Amino acid sequence: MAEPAGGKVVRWQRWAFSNLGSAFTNFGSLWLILAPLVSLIATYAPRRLFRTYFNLFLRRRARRLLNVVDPYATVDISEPGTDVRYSRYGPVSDADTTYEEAKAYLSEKACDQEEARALRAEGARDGDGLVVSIRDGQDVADEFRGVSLWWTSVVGMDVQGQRQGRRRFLRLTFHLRHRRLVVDEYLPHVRRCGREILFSNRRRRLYTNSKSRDVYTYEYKSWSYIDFDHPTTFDTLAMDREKKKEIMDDLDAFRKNKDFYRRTGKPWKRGYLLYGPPGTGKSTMVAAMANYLDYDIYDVELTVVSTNTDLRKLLIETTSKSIIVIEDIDCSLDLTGDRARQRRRPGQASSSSKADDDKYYADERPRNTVTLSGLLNFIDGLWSACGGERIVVFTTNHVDKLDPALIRRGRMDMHIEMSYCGFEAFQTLAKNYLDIDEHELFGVVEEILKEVKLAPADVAECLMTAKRAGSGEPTPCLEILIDELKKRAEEKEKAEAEAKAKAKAWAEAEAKAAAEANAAEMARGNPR
Ligand SMILES: Nc1ncnc2c1ncn2[C@@H]1O[C@H](COP(=O)(O)OP(=O)(O)OP(=O)(O)O)[C@@H](O)[C@H]1O
Ligand SMILES: [Mg+2]
Repeated sequence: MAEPAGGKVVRWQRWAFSNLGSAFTNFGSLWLILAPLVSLIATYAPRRLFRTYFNLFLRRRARRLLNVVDPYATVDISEPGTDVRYSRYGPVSDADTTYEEAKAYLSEKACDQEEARALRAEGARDGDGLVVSIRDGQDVADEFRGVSLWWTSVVGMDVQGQRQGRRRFLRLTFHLRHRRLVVDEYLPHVRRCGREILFSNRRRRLYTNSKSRDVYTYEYKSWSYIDFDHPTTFDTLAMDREKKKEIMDDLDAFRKNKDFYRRTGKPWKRGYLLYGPPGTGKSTMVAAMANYLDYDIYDVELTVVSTNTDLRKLLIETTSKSIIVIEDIDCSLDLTGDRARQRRRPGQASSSSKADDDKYYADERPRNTVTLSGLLNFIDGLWSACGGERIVVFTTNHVDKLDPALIRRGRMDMHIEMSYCGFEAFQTLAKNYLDIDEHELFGVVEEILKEVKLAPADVAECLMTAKRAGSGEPTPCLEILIDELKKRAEEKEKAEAEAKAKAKAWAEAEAKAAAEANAAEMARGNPR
């Protein structure tokens, strides 16, 4: 009788099971013999030998097998521990900032991706903003140079030294073959972008050096600060358009040329000297620069700095991406010929008189001991190159009074004259205050400004008065402004004439006194 087709299969199955059964039975008996042997080796064989064998042989094979099944690798970036102190950019100075940077990077990615639905939001450490991050288990995909990568947030056990604890990790998953790309290029890219995001999200600060103590540590702080929220921009800064553009281009070139500075061996910093009469916008320019570059400002009050060492300490404690400004540098220190006097010791120079020497000793006991060379080191010394991306600005009303060494090109790279209000500067002010670009009365204002030297601060004040009196309407406002400018011009002319007359009278009186003293000496028989 013919056997049914299904019968063959069943028989084959039975045969297979009986053989498999015997195979398992055989393996079982083999294992019975081998198991005590393996455990004996594991117990008594030298541990190092066993481990080496395992690492070299078994693990490699296991890993190869695993790579076929799961070709993905992961990198974990762990959240900083509770013992880490934070600054507004994340963990302070020497602590690892990678987690904060990666989190900031993913915050942007998560906000842009529709698939990322489970997000967390927490208040930014600095300012009113929020930092959005991915919730545990939520994936965020990313692409870098055509390679796909995935981020997720996980909580797991972390062991550090003796301590164990649960920590949050940002886990990056990628294909094994992109390992080099990820480590060499992608992760540094993540850090760089994250740092930039943290930087742009921060509130900017205006620092000043003070002698105050920290409220928590009770230590002397070098700098104290307030939030910097100055409204001035280059758009509202009244000055010659071409000059303004030149300055903005220079700032752009500075900001973008990190590699150029490195290649040429120059520290990444730039000095600007702003000089001009009062009210021409020197301080306003510093604010515009800071807003343009998105930098913090360190306003150095030199008169409260006691020594060169203190000055250096201040410098060290500034951060990069900042403007260090010393206002009215001519008033802050006696820098006029200071160096010449320091070089010329009493009695050395043939021309030095006793009176000069007395003056020297008197000046040798200054209230503070910050010297010109200390200041030069501050701007140009080795320490000044640390940190990079810094701008130094000096402002002065009397550029001719400064030691040439202080403002030579290379130290103060760009000398910017802030001058009296010209027509182009007026146009900017008119736009700021009256919101007009053109008007038929502009011609009259232009003629007045050609005739008389008025600082932008004066013109701005006239505009404020005119705006109030003219209820903001352009024509009456400009008419009032013209009257006001004429009045100011007359006042200024009168004041200048008076000052000139006073100076002349003073010079005459001095000359007369000298002539009289000379005559008296002659009468005594001591001709000079
Ligand atoms: N160029 C300008 N553009 C716009 N506003 C200006 C300009 N110059 C002066 N002002 C206005 O005048 C005020 C005083 O200007 P600022 O303090 O910048 O002058 P300064 O040159 O620093 O004077 P000082 O030499 O006395 O320190 C500013 O608050 C601003 O409103
Ligand atoms: Mg000023």
